[in-house]
Amino acid sequence: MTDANSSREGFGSLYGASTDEGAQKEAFTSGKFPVAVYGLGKMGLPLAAVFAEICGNVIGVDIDPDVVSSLQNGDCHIKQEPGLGSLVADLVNNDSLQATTEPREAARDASIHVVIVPTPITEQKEPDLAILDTVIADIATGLTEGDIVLVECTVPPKTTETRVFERLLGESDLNRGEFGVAFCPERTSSGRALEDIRGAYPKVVGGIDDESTRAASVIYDTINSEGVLTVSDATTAEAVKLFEGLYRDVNIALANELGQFTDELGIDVREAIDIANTQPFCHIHNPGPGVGGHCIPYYPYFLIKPFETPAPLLSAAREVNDSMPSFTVAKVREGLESQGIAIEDAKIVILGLTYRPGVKEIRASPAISISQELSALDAEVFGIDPLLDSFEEFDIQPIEQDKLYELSVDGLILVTPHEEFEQIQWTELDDPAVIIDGRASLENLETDSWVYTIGRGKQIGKYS
Ligand SMILES: NC(=O)C1=CN([C@@H]2O[C@H](COP(=O)(O)OP(=O)(O)OC[C@H]3O[C@@H](n4cnc5c(N)ncnc54)[C@H](O)[C@@H]3O)[C@@H](O)[C@H]2O)C=CC1
Ligand SMILES: CC(=O)N[C@@H]1[C@@H](OP(=O)(O)OP(=O)(O)OC[C@H]2O[C@@H](n3ccc(=O)[nH]c3=O)[C@H](O)[C@@H]2O)O[C@H](C(=O)O)[C@@H](O)[C@@H]1O
Repeated sequence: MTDANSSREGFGSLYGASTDEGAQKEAFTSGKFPVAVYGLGKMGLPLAAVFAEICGNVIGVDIDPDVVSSLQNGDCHIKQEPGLGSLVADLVNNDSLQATTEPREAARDASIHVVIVPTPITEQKEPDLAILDTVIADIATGLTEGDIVLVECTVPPKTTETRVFERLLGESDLNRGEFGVAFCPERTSSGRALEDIRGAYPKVVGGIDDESTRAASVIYDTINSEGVLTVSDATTAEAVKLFEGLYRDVNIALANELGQFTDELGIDVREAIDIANTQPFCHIHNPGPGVGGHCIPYYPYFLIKPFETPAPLLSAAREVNDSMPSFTVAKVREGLESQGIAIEDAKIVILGLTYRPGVKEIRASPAISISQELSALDAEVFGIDPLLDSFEEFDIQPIEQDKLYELSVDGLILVTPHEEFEQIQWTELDDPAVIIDGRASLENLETDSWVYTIGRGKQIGKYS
């Protein structure tokens, strides 16, 4: 990576640039503004790769030495992103992308700082911005006039203007107007990150001042083929990102609540939802065994906790979604008891432990609480997940998928339908007494088990 000073010769800076935007874009794509990307995870690595393929001058920063050393060897530790492995190999090979565990060195040499580190919640459901604070403190040590900091990790509204900009002002030797800060949310879904980052939809940009918005727009307009949506300020941009996630959590809760009516109404609620959604203004989501990941179940607390304004709907939606693992366990128990099997005598296998198919992420995964509740009821619980190689968060005995045929279980719960499960030869399995299909993905199953599909209801005998 050529450092900021040597690469800026004769061009100056992006934030506060006096040249025309064409020249700025040209300077950016020719690597005159070295980029540091802080956080090389599911989002950060694809993002660093797209920046590197555009500007050829990126240093990725991660605290995990294994992440950094694999990257330095041209390997890609994020396996479920189409095209990312070969892109990373090429970019490392042609020196467009490097990696380091030294954030302050990277900050010194960069003039564009992209922050995409974890922003989880605490046990008390408070936003936990400690990692962000650390990274901002590191950037402050290397911030120079004309730099711009682009915050992409999801944060509570007002974070960029206060916690980020004010700390950079306080901890660097720069003044207001000498560097830029903008919130430019990552709106991507794992599994399609490169496609999304390159331009599945416009990039939202909101700066702490107009010049920050402008400079950030020059960058993302160059990266994203769908262009940029600029908003009034950083807080508005933070709200855009949060509202997308809150919309999803509330609507999944609606689907989960409606899905529980299936028994009393004696209908397939999923059928009713599908037909209701033919109305162009109706977008009811899908019922399921719970809402996982470190985004959708966390984001409501970015509004509920830091602010005074009441948010009863957001809290109620969290309650509904968090109740779905227990609903799932109750259905297993109901099925077993209908077959004369006490849950404390039952062997149960959970298929799919990550929070959604194809993504190696277990934070807030419904399978965690389902496994814990079943074990608390003294059931013997097994778990299968082709993406995972460690299972300590789950109260299960992990088994390989091909061992399923040797296991005679009383209950089988499909929580997360990984595509690998399509290889299961169901006719070769000892029919479990009870099957819970959490995601309505076991279509056309020839079985005499007691089958319950969340949102569809129970089916005894042939299940299709
Ligand atoms: N995963 C997703 O689908 C999306 C995530 N986001 C947001 O992006 C942010 C990052 O999420 P993911 O990439 O999924 O997280 P991740 O957990 O996959 O990766 C985070 C990476 O940051 C590294 N890290 C932790 N502390 C660090 C530090 N002090 N300095 C440098 N690196 C550090 C970790 O070692 C890890 O490699 C979060 O704020 C999340 O809300 C936004 C949109 C989509
Ligand atoms: C508004 C929106 O769709 N946000 C996306 C979301 O992606 P994420 O990877 O969290 O997956 P997701 O599809 O929202 O699923 C989250 C959880 O909710 C469950 N889920 C999802 C949809 C549904 O109808 N029913 C349901 O139960 C999933 O099984 C999963 O456990 O959150 C991402 C994020 O912000 O991290 C965001 O970038 C993505 O665009």
